[in-house]
Amino acid sequence: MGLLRKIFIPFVGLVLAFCFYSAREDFKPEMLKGKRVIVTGASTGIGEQMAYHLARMGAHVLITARTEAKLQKVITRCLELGAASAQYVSGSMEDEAFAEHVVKEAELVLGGLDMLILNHVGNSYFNYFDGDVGHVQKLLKINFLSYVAMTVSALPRLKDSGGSIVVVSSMAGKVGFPFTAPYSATKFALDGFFSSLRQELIIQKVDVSITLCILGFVDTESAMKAASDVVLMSPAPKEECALEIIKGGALRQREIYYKYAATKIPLLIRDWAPELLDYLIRRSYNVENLKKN
Ligand SMILES: NC(=O)C1=CN([C@@H]2O[C@H](COP(=O)(O)OP(=O)(O)OC[C@H]3O[C@@H](n4cnc5c(N)ncnc54)[C@H](OP(=O)(O)O)[C@@H]3O)[C@@H](O)[C@H]2O)C=CC1
Ligand SMILES: CC(C)CCC[C@@H](C)[C@H]1CC[C@H]2[C@@H]3C(=O)C=C4C[C@@H](O)CC[C@]4(C)[C@H]3CC[C@]12C
Repeated sequence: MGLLRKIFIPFVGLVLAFCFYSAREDFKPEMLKGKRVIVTGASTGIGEQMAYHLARMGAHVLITARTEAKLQKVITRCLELGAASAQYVSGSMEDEAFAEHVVKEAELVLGGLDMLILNHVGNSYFNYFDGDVGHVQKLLKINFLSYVAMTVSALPRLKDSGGSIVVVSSMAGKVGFPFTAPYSATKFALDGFFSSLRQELIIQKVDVSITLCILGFVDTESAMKAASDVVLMSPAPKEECALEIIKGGALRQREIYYKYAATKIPLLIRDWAPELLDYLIRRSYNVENLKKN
């Protein structure tokens, strides 16, 4: 019995783990060749980098954000990098009708849809919650409800193609970080909605995957400006982050963690020692440097 417990059971565990992981398909850039992809929030940051990766892989990209001039520049670069086609639609995701309009445009100009990458976020503050309920409501519209509206509009086309939905979230959508209360609420909402929807699609045997992306601190201009003085952790590169998101979507993974160890390990602590994790997070902040306004 002792031998069984000490050797046999761990051995079977190792064999099973090996089979499980080695059965996973490898990512190849060709997977995206000719695919029709929408990327939201692609005028800057991680979204912009995803558009460039997709262009290099030969995808048809349709990007969106509010600032037309920036979108035009991203489109020009995408065409230089080898996109099968590159187009944009500009407008605000605060407006539900706009979210639906983007999907209709994709149907019109691309003739269908293979991947919907939901990435945009509205501007927020990185500071103590100021009690502004209106701001929470506005952010929920932009960061959460528009994701739901786009998904509802896109599902019929994604069912046709056996496509994928990629939802860009954050560690702040799994754990409570200080100074991100309104933002964090919108990211937790995404986990609830899309994890539930994923279960329903599986029960109904609908071949549309949902990938939730749990990101740590990434070196985009907006994140650096807001948090680099306060957060004592070094940020990860946006180019690599963008590629990992696309890989996760193409491989139809349930969730991706970027960077892996820096996000996975705190989440392992979360369920067993939540107070310890809360403490470690507070320790990794330099509150003195918080903007006084
Ligand atoms: N950077 C980080 O440290 C982390 C980022 N993430 C997540 O990664 C994703 C990308 O973040 P990041 O690249 O840093 O963000 P950026 O601030 O660089 O980009 C945000 C994008 O959203 C667009 N946007 C803003 N407001 C609206 C609006 N009202 N309607 C439509 N589009 C809008 C912006 O363009 P425009 O202003 O022209 O509309 C821009 O294209 C987000 O989902 C974020 O939550 C998660 C964890 C950490
Ligand atoms: C537990 C630790 C090992 C991991 C720590 C990661 C921390 C530092 C990471 C995880 C999520 C990150 C925030 C985020 O998701 C998005 C934004 C929006 C941007 O406009 C301003 C910066 C902000 C608030 C990031 C700040 C840094 C956060 C809290």
